Amino acid sequence: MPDQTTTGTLLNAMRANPPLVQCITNFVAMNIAANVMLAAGASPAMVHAEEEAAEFAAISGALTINIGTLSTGWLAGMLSAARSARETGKPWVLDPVAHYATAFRRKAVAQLLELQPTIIRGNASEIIALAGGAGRGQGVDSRDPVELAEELARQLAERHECVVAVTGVTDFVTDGRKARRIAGGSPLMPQVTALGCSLTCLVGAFAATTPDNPFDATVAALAVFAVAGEQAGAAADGPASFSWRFLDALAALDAETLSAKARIMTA
Ligand SMILES: Nc1ncnc2c1ncn2[C@@H]1O[C@H](COP(=O)(O)OP(=O)(O)O)[C@@H](O)[C@H]1O
Ligand SMILES: Cc1ncsc1CCOP(=O)(O)O
Ligand SMILES: [Mg+2]
Repeated sequence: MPDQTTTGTLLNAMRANPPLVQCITNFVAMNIAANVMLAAGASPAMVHAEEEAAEFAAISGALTINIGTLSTGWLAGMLSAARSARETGKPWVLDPVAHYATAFRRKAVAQLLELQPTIIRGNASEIIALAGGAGRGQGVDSRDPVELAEELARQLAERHECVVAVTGVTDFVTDGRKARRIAGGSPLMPQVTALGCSLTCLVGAFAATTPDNPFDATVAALAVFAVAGEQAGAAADGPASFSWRFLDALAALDAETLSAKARIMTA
């Protein structure tokens, strides 16, 4: 099972050389995303100010940009960091949180897309809307099944020449040609805020580990969440205990267990 083996190999490689990842995320996600990254074995830095964002991107292994709590100042930092990542050949990941909700967000995402993200990671409603479909998202929450987003994700990946990941009950990853589904996780995951944002940061960590293979990097990050999420969910009493159990499961997850338990299917 090559996908499973690759996933475990990439987890070991990331931990052997923890990548510095510049995470421009949001006020809600900053703490949990940093803890998720540390538990998984990466080195996060939440750096968004316009004055330093580009300089920091140049010294990072990867950049992640999430528009969850957007403001004019943050957007300037995002644009200059993304430009710097492109110029220095670093992978960068876009998380278009609720981009359909307001004109400000729609315009920001259009500007960011022009800077050619390596990977886009969103929930089903976000990906449907980004591809031009009629998503039913409410604020930051998806109300669409992943299956409805799959064909649109393929089109989006082709149009922007990037990898697109759609998350939900069963995740979907495509580069426009090949595609995988990743099963696992827990229904408690969407009840804990900012886990999707945290996953976007982890996608960045794997992309830094294997910059020439953003598809495998994305599959690996999603598989880590799927396996750790399933383990935490099996023992949790609710969202609060899920949250700490998930961090513990991430930290305890080893490559052998990941490779054995990851459920990655060709789509
Ligand atoms: N009902 C579910 N069952 C299992 N895993 C889920 C479920 N909903 C979301 N997840 C997982 O939660 C993580 C965050 O995904 P998602 O909730 O789609 O993102 P967002 O928080 O951006 O809306 C992913 O790892 C995804 O696989
Ligand atoms: C609640 C909220 N509001 C603005 S950003 C944010 C967090 C969204 O996190 P996620 O996309 O991972 O559900
Ligand atoms: Mg999200």
